[in-house]
Amino acid sequence: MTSVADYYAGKNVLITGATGFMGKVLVEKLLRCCPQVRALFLLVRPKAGQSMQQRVDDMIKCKLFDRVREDDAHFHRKIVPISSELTEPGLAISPEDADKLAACVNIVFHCAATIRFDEPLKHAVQLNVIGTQQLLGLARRMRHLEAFIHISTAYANCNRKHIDEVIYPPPVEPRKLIESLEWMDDRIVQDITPRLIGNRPNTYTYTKALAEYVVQQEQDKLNIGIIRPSIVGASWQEPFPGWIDNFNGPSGVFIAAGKGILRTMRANNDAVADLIPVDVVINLTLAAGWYTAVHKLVPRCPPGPLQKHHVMSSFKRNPLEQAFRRPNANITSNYLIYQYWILVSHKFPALLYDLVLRLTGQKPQMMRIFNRLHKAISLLEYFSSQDWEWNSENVNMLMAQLSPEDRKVTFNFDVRQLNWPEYIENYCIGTKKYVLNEDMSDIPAARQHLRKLRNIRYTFNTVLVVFIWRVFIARSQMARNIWYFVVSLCFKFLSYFRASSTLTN
Ligand SMILES: CCCCCCCCCCCCCCCCCC(=O)SCCNC(=O)CCNC(=O)[C@H](O)C(C)(C)COP(=O)(O)OP(=O)(O)OC[C@H]1O[C@@H](n2cnc3c(N)ncnc32)[C@H](O)[C@@H]1OP(=O)(O)O
Ligand SMILES: NC(=O)C1=CN([C@@H]2O[C@H](COP(=O)(O)OP(=O)(O)OC[C@H]3O[C@@H](n4cnc5c(N)ncnc54)[C@H](OP(=O)(O)O)[C@@H]3O)[C@@H](O)[C@H]2O)C=CC1
Repeated sequence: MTSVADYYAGKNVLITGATGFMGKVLVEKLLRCCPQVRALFLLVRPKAGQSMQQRVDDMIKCKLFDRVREDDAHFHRKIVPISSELTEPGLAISPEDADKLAACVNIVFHCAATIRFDEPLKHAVQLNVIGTQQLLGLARRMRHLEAFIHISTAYANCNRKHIDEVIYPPPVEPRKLIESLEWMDDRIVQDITPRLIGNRPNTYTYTKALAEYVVQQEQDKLNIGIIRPSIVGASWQEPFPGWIDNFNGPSGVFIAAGKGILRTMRANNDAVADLIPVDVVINLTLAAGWYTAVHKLVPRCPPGPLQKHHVMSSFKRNPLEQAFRRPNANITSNYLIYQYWILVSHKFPALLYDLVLRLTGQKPQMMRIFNRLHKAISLLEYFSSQDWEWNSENVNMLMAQLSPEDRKVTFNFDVRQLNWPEYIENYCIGTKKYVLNEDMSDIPAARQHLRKLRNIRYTFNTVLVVFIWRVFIARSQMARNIWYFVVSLCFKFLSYFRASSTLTN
């Protein structure tokens, strides 16, 4: 049995989406744990005034690559950036680069995609479907290709309740959709998008389902592997715990909750989301690359439950700086209760805060932040308030194929060993350190700030009670009667419990 690292020795690997969250972790892991890999060809586009070379240079300077740097200061020599825009004809790769890739690439990892839930259909199809088709076209030219690994999502078939590790028939024949979109005006496409995506929640899951089908069409010509991760979160162990670099999915929710902005969300109360650490997904992906070179595979990453109380307690121990309120979120599956909390815990404090800003001559901003937050959580709601049953037989089979060293250490993707409270703690600290760039030495000041917020809340509540008392109780006989009735009822209950506890003692 060869080890996974042995398989990658001397191999030329092509990666799309290498500048993204998962792509970066994939590049790092390959360089660190498969040191004999020959070259990594990264398809990167110039962006925001930076050339592709500058972008790659910036990427490898980031903290994520510290461990690789320690092992080999010249690791960058193995990285070969190739200029490419996946939405352009021929992927906008120069003919010389295309010929070079066709001559030497052994494994392709296709990570690039638009993962926005509000992406216009035309653009999502252009990148997620046509981009994938074009990459497959290039792969067919690769004379030494051993495996093509496509990163899909566990939610590509989220319109089903039970999802097996198979490719389901597509919602529409991709070729027909692409032909229609070519002549359709953007406004018409926007109008018909809800009809087209049907019972899927967004263009992302719809186009990822089409991409899976497009990949499957090549299965007679290429060795295809498809990976379906659920919601990918911060790293568990590698290269260090808690690494995360974006606001997507749960990370944005965590940060908004840690800052005390998000106080309610609609979700299943027990297991609110299927979370999987990014290093686990990447270990599985690399193992699947090795295995697919010989067999075909559709594994899905086994997720774990995300529980809200770990998030809250973690942010109370390691608070974020300048929180708006103390972290405390109310997760509910009930629509009316949710609307109540939105009003009381989001809109009312935002209005109050904006009023204070106006009175002190500053620009109001809180209501605008909450409107954006509400848009974001409404898009995530579909995923946080439902359950799916997933089959993971291929994942278990793949695990059994690994050598004991790979299975337990180097390419471990067994999440049963994961300690969830510890993982969530590291995740929350990771959002603080790596997404918000906050200093851990500021934690005492952040705690002090939370204490100040708690005192403000107590003062506010006391003033509110006194105000209500003055306005209603002191002025109306009926309110007074109700008040005395409630107080005497509470008193009776208290006396009863005191008496019964004395009896039992
Ligand atoms: C509370 C307890 C715990 C309970 C836990 C419950 C958790 C449930 C979580 C459920 C998650 C479900 C995920 C489903 C996953 C499907 C998995 C996948 O396959 S695929 C993967 C899943 N795919 C996704 O997750 C994608 C989902 N995201 C989207 O689709 C869009 O971001 C959007 C539509 C939500 C907002 O669009 P838009 O309003 O246009 O905003 P932009 O995005 O353009 O960002 C503008 C700027 O704001 C910045 N920023 C962002 N957030 C925050 C924040 N929270 N704060 C501060 N800042 C934030 C951002 O960096 C940017 O800065 P800059 O670059 O301009 O400087
Ligand atoms: N994150 C998650 O929770 C999950 C992700 N997935 C899948 O994993 C894969 C990676 O996701 P993730 O890393 O989170 O996504 P990111 O958004 O972080 O990265 C997307 C990558 O795709 C590249 N890209 C986007 N558009 C183009 C384009 N037109 N031409 C060339 N490259 C482009 C981006 O490059 P650039 O830097 O230039 O923008 C970036 O490198 C995706 O296929 C996604 O569907 C699946 C399940 C969950």
